[in-house]
Amino acid sequence: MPNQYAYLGPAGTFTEAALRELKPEVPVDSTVPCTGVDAVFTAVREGRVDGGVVPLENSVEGGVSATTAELIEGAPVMVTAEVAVPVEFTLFAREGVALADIKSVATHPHALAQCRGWLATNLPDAETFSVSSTAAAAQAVAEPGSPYDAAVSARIGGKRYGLRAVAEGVGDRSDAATRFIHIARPGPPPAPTGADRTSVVAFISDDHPGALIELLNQFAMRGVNLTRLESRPTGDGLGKYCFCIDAEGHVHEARVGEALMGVRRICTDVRFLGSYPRADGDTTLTPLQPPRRTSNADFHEAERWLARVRSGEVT
Ligand SMILES: O=C(O)C(=O)C[C@]1(C(=O)O)C=C[C@@H](O)C=C1
Repeated sequence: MPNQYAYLGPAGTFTEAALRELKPEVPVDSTVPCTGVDAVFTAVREGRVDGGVVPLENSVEGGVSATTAELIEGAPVMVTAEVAVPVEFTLFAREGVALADIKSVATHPHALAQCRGWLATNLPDAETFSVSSTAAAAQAVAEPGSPYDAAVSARIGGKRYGLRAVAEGVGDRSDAATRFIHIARPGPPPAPTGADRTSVVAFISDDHPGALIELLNQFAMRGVNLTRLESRPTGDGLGKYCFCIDAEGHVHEARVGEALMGVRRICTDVRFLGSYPRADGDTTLTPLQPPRRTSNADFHEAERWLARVRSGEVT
């Protein structure tokens, strides 16, 4: 199915806004709203779409566990792009409903977590309900006989379903942002840009003192900066964790490739999730000059030296 892209729907979610930023050339009728992050992954895995966009982490509430779980388990998919979207929340209700009338509020759990303070102060007696997305909440509120009086959603979400804004800026942090990723079926990663990120999931082989330090050292000793480390249960029993790691750089860079080989050597399993351009595109974070003695040239010179030593050419 060519040129179809799935996203966490319905229309009007922050994820749809992220898809627009990542794929501005894709017409609306080539986008496929899905009810849930798992449905986006399924559409990608089954080849019904070319790619999909899902939320990965929020600057206030942290990781989106449905996305992390899908990245770790099931048929592999690859991250090929990312975007960070500022998230501003609005409280929407049907025409004629005032703040004082609101007794129930629906929204996505991540949105709820980001508006908890505002809701506690301004609607202390309102009951809150979690639904599959902020736009799904707005859609539900707009339905006749809706069980909810109000929805917390993106401005475009509430407007799309004909609701009226009762209060703007109801998030507890005005600078909140969510990082979204574009996923596709496995293939060669996009070419390095000089400001890239590499994501992997590492499964440590045996629990022993310093196991995590050994893992992190693979990156540190090769001058690779980590931007995210999240532990997640493997499901195989209490205390069994794997580690989701985001690192600066691209698998085609020698220092990143060598770090990943080191990780592979000390882990039972490593799932490579992709190397892709960083949303900030800030080449000062991955200096075009990597840290001292970790440039491609440094690694290649060391490889050539080892080859000479092995061939008996002692230098
Ligand atoms: O419900 C939406 O609008 C979404 O796109 C999902 C989501 C999330 O999963 O975190 C995205 C951004 C906001 O942080 C709140 C909800």
